[in-house]
Amino acid sequence: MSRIDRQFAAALANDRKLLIPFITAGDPSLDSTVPVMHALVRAGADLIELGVPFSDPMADGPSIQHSSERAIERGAGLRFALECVQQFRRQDSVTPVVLMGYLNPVDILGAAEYARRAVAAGVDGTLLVDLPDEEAGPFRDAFAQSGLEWIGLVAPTTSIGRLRAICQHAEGYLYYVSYAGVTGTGQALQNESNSGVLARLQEQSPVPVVVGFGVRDAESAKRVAAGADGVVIGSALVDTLSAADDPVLAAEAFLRPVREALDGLR
Ligand SMILES: O=P(O)(O)OC[C@@H](O)[C@@H](O)c1c[nH]c2ccccc12
Repeated sequence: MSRIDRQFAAALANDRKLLIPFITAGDPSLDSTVPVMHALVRAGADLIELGVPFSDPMADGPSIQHSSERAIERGAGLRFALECVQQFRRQDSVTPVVLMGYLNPVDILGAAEYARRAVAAGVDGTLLVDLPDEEAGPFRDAFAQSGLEWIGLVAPTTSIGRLRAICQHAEGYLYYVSYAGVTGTGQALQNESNSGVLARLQEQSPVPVVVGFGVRDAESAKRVAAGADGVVIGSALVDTLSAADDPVLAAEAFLRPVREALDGLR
């Protein structure tokens, strides 16, 4: 059983909704990333999505775009993200970490070499935002060779045929994007038609289904998690950290009430 499967099975067996914070590696500072990851775990994160800073993050709204730009200015990229995970693993061998990013940096290294390095650093899975399922075969195979999990992404516009294909390959968890658009700009699951898609996904998916895009706080997390296995929170956390004097304290203070709200659903 993989680290993600183990962690999620234990949570869901306890009726615990999955809480997945996203942060950009290297923002708000290079030094804060690993301490913030530990702080998020203390506040109740079940998995951490670590964003690999990328110069052209086309699925991201202003918050994460700017966060990515700031991190790149500090010199952060794929190499730095891997170093963070390696350092995180010295103190935490339980909490899964997924690298979230775009194809280009992985492609430059080569999928097999990337997967080897990622697993050696202690990364559990990877989500490549701009790699369509139809073209992902060789990447999935290379990842599988190293034991790096393939995290699939489904949007409201995904056809039922593609949804089935994505579900076939899904490992770890399936990420449902709550609206068509970019991160941090909309409101999650306001639209009724979404709940139908989510129910269908739950039926098809061999792994837990989590919802991201537009979850900002305890209230929205609770609403969204009611119909899913868990939630992802990115932009609101990234903004909070970048405005904070002490990002470690701010990370904990941000996530704790969200954890409590989700636990209140039990
Ligand atoms: O920022 P939001 O609206 O809270 O959504 C989560 C999201 O940030 C995170 O999972 C993510 C960051 N970059 C992405 C690119 C595509 C899909 C998802 C992501």
